[in-house]
Amino acid sequence: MGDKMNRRAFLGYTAAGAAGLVLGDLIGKAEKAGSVSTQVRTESSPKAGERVSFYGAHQAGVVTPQQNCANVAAFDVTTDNRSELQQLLRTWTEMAAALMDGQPLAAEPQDAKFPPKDTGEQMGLDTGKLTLTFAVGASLFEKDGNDRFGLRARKPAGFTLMPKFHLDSLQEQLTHGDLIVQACADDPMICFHAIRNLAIAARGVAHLRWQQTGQLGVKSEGTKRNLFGFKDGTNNPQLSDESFMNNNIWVGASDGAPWLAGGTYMVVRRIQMRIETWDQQTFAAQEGIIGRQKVSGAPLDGKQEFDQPNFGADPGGKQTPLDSHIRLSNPRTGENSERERILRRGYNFMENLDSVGRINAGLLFVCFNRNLQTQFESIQKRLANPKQLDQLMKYTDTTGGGYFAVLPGVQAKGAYLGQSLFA
Ligand SMILES: C=CC1=C(C)c2cc3[nH]c(cc4nc(cc5[nH]c(cc1n2)c(C)c5CCC(=O)O)C(CCC(=O)O)=C4C)c(C)c3C=C
Ligand SMILES: [Fe+2]
Repeated sequence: MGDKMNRRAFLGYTAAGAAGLVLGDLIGKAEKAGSVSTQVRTESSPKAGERVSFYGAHQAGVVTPQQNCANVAAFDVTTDNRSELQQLLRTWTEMAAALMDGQPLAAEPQDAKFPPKDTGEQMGLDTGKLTLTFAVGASLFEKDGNDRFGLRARKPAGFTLMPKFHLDSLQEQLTHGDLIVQACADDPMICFHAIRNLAIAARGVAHLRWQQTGQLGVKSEGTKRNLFGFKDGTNNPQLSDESFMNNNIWVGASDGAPWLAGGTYMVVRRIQMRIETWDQQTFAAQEGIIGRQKVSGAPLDGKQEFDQPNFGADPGGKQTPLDSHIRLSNPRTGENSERERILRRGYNFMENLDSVGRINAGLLFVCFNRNLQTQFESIQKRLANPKQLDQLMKYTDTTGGGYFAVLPGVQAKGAYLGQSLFA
C-alpha cells in the first residue's frame, strides 16, 4: 500500500470547476441531438479537485498512487451476443471517461418521465481522484466448454480461473466473474456511485456477481497499515519505476497475446483475518509471524522501515524466522526473486460481525503482475506450502476473489475498452 512518490507525476489532473469548463461528451451528444438546452451547470457540477485522466497506454488504477477507498465489483455476462458485449464496453468507456472527469452522466434537466440517467449521490462531491479499472475473467473466453463470444482463440496461455490454493475456502458467490471493475477514490460514495451506475448501464447484458469494498487509514503519514497493525506495502516497487513496471507488470506485445499489450493481470483475494486469534498473540510473536517490527516497519535485523533485510546472514532464521511472511514471500535469492516481484494495491475491509459473532474483517488483497504463474502463483504456492507454511496462514482465510486480465488503456476518444480483443 505504498504511496512514496509525487502524486502529480501520475495524475493527469485538471483544476475543474473553473469557468469555461468543457462540457462532457455525454452532455455534448445530448445537446447535439437537441434533447437538452445548453445551460450553466448546477448542482451536479463537479467540484474543484485533482482528476486522474482516463486516457493513456495503460489503464489508471494500477500505478496510480492509492486512493483511500475501493469498491471492486465482478459481473457475470448474461447475453451470448458478441455485439451486445462490445456495446457494453463502448458504453462503459464513455461513462468511465465522464465519471473520472467528474462529469454527470445525464444532461439537465432530465426527462421526468424516466428513471434518472444518473443516480445523483455524487452531486456536490469531489471525484476523490476516482479511477476505474476494467478487466476480464477467463470465463469470458470460454465457459463450460462454450466459445461464448468467439474469443476462445484469444485467451492468453496461462490465463485460467483462480485455482483453489492449499487452505483456501473459496465461496462460489464471492469468486471469479466474466468482468470486473475496480473503482478507487478518496470518497466511498464516489466509488459506490460509479459501480452502481455502471451496473445500471449493464442491465440486460451483465449483472453483479459479487462486490467488495475496502479502505485505508485516511490521514496517516507514510505507509498505510493493515488490520494486524503492520505497515503494509513497505517493499512494494516504486510507482515511478517505469523499467520495473515494463519488466514485471505490463504485458508486452511478445508475451503471446498481442491484444493484451499494455494490460496486466490482476489478482484479487478476499482474505478474512482471524482478528480475535491474532489479538491473543504476543507482540514478539506477531513480529516473528510477519518478519518485521510492528511500530517502525523495519526488518527484524534492521533499524529503519526501508532497510533491506539480510537473510543470507541468518540462514537458520534466528532473527527472521524461515516461515515468516516476508521471508517466504520474498526470499531475496537474487534474479529469480526480482523477476517474481508483484505490485500490491490492497485495501482493508471492515464489515459487520459474522453469523457467530466474530469480527468480519480482512484484506482485500489486490496485486498486479505480468505473468500469473511465474509471479503471483509462485509466491502464493510458497506461502501455502504444507511443508513450510507461512505462519500468517494460521490467521487468515481466503474466501473469494479471482484472476482478471486488465485491458490495455484507451488512448483517445472514440476508441473503447477491449477494442483490441475484438479486432
Ligand atoms: C501471494 C501474495 C501475498 C498474499 C496473499 C499476502 C497476504 C498478506 N500480506 C499481509 C501483510 C504483509 N505483507 C507484507 C509483505 C509482502 N506480502 C507479499 C505477498 C502477499 N501477501 C509480498 C510479495 C510482500 C513483500 C515482501 C518483501 O519484498 O519483503 C508485509 C510487510 C511489509 C511490506 O513490504 O509490504 C506485511 C505486513 C497480510 C496481513 C496478508 C493477508 C491478510
Ligand atoms: Fe503480504
